[in-house]
Amino acid sequence: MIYTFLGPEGTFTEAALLKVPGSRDAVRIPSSSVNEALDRVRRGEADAAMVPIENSVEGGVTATLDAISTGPELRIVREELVPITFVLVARPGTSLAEVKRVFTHGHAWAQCRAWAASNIPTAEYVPASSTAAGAIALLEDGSLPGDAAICGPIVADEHPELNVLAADIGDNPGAVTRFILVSRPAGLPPRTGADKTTVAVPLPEDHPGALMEILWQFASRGVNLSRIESRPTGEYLGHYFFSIDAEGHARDARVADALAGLHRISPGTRFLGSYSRADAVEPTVGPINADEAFDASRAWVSGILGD
Ligand SMILES: O=C(O)C(=O)C[C@]1(C(=O)O)C=C[C@@H](O)C=C1
Repeated sequence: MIYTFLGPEGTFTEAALLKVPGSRDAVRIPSSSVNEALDRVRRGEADAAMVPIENSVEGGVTATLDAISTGPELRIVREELVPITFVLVARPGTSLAEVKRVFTHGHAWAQCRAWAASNIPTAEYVPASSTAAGAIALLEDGSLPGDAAICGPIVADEHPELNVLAADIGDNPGAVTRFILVSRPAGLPPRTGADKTTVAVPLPEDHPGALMEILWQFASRGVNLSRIESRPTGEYLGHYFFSIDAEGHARDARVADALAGLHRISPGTRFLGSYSRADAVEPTVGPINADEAFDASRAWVSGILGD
């Protein structure tokens, strides 16, 4: 098995990948962006890619939401949750009071904004492709006195040549990021009873109630949603798709029925996978939305038709 992940070594994404059974003994190729990781899977250079999709503070990772919803089809086969804590690091010689620039990933900066405003108010944020890439930039030629980085504690542990200027600097102590493992389309992971299904649904022709029609496909079958976000398709101003996580597996009759309904109202709907939930929480399904109720209703209609 060949895995790729948003690298370099030391990112939270690598920590998520290392939670996958067998991944420690497998080949793990770092990618410098979410797009590169997913393209490696599309080209067959890797079997699966671990990428961030959602943070409890900052919300959806738009690079991932967009990249899995367009281009050659991919499937989410697994999710992992990683608690997020941040440290501020710098090369010896730079103290907290001397920090002028902070290199880090945009999501990390957003999660430390209040801490930065109180403790390093004049520091300039410099975007990096990941938290670990920001820290490693400090070790390269061209790094200046006053440069610092926000990264995970693991990066500081692995690079003793960097000093930790401040620890636990995240504004929300309970921050968690959700990561997805993405493969080329193949058979669905088995239904566990605590599953999630992800779809990308283009908003049907602009008319009143279009979003309600999408939501109704789930609501009328008792399918709870755990995430819904709108993203521009990029085609023209005002054209959006909805990225949706629903509770349940495509092999649950209520979910399959909802998917069929979505396809009727928005034929461009893209199925992005059914996979077990990292928190193993099972949904509450009322009797009218249980598989047996769907089986019985189909049998009843077949009887009417004399099939
Ligand atoms: O930069 C990293 O370490 C990542 O794994 C990316 C990422 C993200 O995209 O949200 C992951 C978790 C943190 O919330 C900050 C950055």
